[in-house]
Amino acid sequence: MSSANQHNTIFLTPEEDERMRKTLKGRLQKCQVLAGQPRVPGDPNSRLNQVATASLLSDIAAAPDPWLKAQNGQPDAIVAFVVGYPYPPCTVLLQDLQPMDLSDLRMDTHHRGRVLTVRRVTPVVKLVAFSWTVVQEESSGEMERLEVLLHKSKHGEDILETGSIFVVKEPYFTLNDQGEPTLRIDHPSDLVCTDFLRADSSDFSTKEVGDSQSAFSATTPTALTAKTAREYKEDGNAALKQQALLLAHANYTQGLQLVTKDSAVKEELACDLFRNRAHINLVLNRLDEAKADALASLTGLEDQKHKELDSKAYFRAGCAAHNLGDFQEAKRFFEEHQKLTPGDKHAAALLRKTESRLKEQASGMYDFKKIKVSLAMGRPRVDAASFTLNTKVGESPGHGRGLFATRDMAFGEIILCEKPFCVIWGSEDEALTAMTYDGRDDKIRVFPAGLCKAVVQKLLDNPSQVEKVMDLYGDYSGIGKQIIMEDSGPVIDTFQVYDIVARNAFGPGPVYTGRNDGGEDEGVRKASAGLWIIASYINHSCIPNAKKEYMGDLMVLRATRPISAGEEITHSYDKSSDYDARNAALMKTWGFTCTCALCIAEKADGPALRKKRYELESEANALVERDEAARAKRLSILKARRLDQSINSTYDDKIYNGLPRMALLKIQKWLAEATTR
Ligand SMILES: C[S@@+](CC[C@H](N)C(=O)[O-])C[C@H]1O[C@@H](n2cnc3c(N)ncnc32)[C@H](O)[C@@H]1O
Repeated sequence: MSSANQHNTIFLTPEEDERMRKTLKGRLQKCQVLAGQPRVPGDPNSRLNQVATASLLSDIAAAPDPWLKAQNGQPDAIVAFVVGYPYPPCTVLLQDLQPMDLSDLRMDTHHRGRVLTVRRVTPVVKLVAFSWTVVQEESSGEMERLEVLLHKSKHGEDILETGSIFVVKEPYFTLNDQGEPTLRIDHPSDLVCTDFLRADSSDFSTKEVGDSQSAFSATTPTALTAKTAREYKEDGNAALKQQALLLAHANYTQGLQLVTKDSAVKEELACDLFRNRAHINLVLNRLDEAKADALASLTGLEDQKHKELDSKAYFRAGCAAHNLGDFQEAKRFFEEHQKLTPGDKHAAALLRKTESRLKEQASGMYDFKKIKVSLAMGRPRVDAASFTLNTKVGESPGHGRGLFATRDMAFGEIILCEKPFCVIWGSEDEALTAMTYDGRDDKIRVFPAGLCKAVVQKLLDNPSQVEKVMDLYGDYSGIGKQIIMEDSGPVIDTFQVYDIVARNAFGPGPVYTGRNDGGEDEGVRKASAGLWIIASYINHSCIPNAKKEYMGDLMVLRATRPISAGEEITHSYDKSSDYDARNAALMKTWGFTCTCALCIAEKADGPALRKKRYELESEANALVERDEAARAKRLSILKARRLDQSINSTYDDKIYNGLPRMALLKIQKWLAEATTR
């Protein structure tokens, strides 16, 4: 993520970093020692009691963490978790997996090719970074702990709470961060709930935890009475009225399975179910299915009633296409919508909006005033299209892929305007900044965990988007970018998303109603972060030719000097003027050492000269901070001039010919202001 959010808001002293690393690393080391050893069954009652007392235990995520301090010196709560060693999700179909028992489990082992069926027997303990519960195997009555990491909820509902009978694909049995043995779910597709419509999970809240029998009976699913497709539709409508969106979706889906099996009743009822599910899907942002459902619901009948229903379907398909950024298709659907209900003013307005997006996409001309008005009205996600025609992705020798100019561009010209694939603002409930310990390089990082969760959710809901996101750069390539579909949706490798977010996310800064260059967020736990796909291909240079700013969630990239067609576009991932700090940050966050002309020159200066320059620059910066340029006294100006000269003398004119002298930037700006007033 951009330096503004990665390094400036949280400070760890070397001792704090070491202590945290030791604790988090401890689990990975214990796991290595225990790997392959048979599981030792725990005492069932103590497991159940653990749940009851869980709320009393200190959740590392819930309590103010003495390890970390916010910038203002106040302790702030922050989540810390171990990323561990990446492993791929199960890609084998359920029917091809061999059943196993809890007694077959081995410590710190991925049980490839196997599947475990368990029943949840306690309420779910919901913490910030994970949820856990106790599950029981029916045949033996044995119990075990089951934990879902980070991606623990679906549209706001905790996955473990959506049912009681779970199938764990290729179970991973390991130790959790507190050293307890647990079944651990990292990839949402590795956990399948088989009784979503049957289990009434609210039962748990009324039962005493601690008595295994009562807890067990609480989960017994009520016998499934055979419902008709029409009844599923009615139940779906009732669930929708109560805003139980996932339940409504499940009911319509069940209904559709019945009608598609029984073609005699298909027509009218199937169309209703598809149309209703399209609405739910739109609300849930499941845009691929919303569009497909809306189109499947079309009757094509000519009477007024059916024309209105089909118009509604086209409206839903148009909204889905618009929100997916497919404006050409959205235009087509809104035109059909308008044809069927010509007097509908709403339809005409939607069509005009889509036409504006198509113009932006083709020309890069935006009505920035209008965008500012919409921001002022509190809408941080602006309705705008991406403009990418000035750029193309290509190979950048030594830097992987990069973004290149397709035509000459003048200073200040817009190179790229891009809407994000996903952005989470610091002010939103989903925002979550975490400290992660990565076993692969033994480093602690500040990580936009809320963004990572949102990206995974969006991909699970919209398979059409998987390839372009999974093609982004990350050290761990996981299952690759080709989509693997299962009955319940695409398989998403969460470790792959973690790496992609870590290496490609930017911090757009707090939302405000004008140009924003990605400045500081307030607070530690909730920094804004987003993923812009095309901008993710832009490599770093300390002497860049482009600068990004944000209008809400629209990234606007402008040329900071003339750019020729074919030239690589670069921006600065870290603007620190201190060579050592800049390269340490580039290595920690982005995994590379910069070899641009400026870095080569500064490196060649050697540590002693860099130290001297840094000390002079710090003195100059202190003066800039202390004395306002507009009111500067003669003495300050004299001192500033002396510092300017001293810093300048640390640069060799021949070596730095044509290169920026970074340590001079602030003091020279101050001097220019102080002497021209
Ligand atoms: C946001 S991605 C940029 C696109 C990436 N090069 C690709 O192939 O998709 C960031 C990653 O690109 C590479 N990178 C960017 N700028 C670089 C530079 N100046 N030198 C070397 N590697 C660079 C690093 O691996 C970094 O983690």
